[in-house]
Amino acid sequence: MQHQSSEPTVTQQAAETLDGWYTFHDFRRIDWARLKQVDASVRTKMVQEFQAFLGELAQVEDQKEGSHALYTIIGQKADLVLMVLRPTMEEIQDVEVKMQKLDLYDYLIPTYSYVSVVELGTYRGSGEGNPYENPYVRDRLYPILPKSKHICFYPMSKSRRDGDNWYTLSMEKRKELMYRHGMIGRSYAGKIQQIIGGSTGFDDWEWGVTLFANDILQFKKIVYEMRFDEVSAKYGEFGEFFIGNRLETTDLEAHFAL
Ligand code: VOV
Repeated sequence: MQHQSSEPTVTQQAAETLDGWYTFHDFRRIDWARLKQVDASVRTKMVQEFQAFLGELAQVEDQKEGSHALYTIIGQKADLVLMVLRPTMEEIQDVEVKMQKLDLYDYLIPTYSYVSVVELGTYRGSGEGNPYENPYVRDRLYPILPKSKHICFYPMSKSRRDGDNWYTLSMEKRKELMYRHGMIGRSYAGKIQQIIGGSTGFDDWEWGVTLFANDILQFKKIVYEMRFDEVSAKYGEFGEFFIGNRLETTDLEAHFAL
């Protein structure tokens, strides 16, 4: 049969994305049983080496060449997450390799990881001129992560089920739905800061959602409210949720003390 010529139709239109820093979430479980076997002075040394490594990451952040955040994770899925943002995947891997060479990491067992790139959609347009030169867009694409008390991370995709296939909706319809999503999101201004990482082709889900808040209850409120919004109610598919508390570098010795 002759192949039909494929003039793009409205339904085939992909939304253009603006892509910023590459993003890596590294989740670890602390192997307390093995750590308890380690001499206190050796444990202190390992923690100090980890603190020095975080100090190097802080220098990169001070120069606005990347960002990172360390949080504990509540529950059994993990004990810690280190989130790292860098301009290239090579730099992301560099951090990953350095981190794995630290002595403490012999006792931090990987439980989950996520790779994505900070993404802004252009459903609302991308403004005048080159968006990558717009200071507002640049702040969103290359964000210095907030020092909020809490983090919430989960991966998600948009459904491709028959009848509820996001990818066969017209651009017009997706714009309308994303507008409503954005309106709900905006009602959380000042309470929640979101970083959306696009991960189609990079990881198992299509987006990694990272939320930051000082009031942990706001995570439950926004996720619940969005469940009733058509984008999430009909098209949202979700992976595992992780929530945690900020872990300051200066509190690490106390955290690992027995
Ligand atoms: C702090 C709240 C907040 C705000 C203000 C906000 C706003 C916006 C806007 C304006 C836009 C569209 C960008 C454009 O194109 O103009 C988006 C885009 C996106 N969002 Fe969002 N979102 C928030 C928060 C927020 C949450 C809590 C979730 C998880 C959904 C849930 O059910 O658990 C989410 C998901 C997404 C995703 C996956 C995308 C990309 C979808 C795509 O198909 O491309 N998001 N988001």
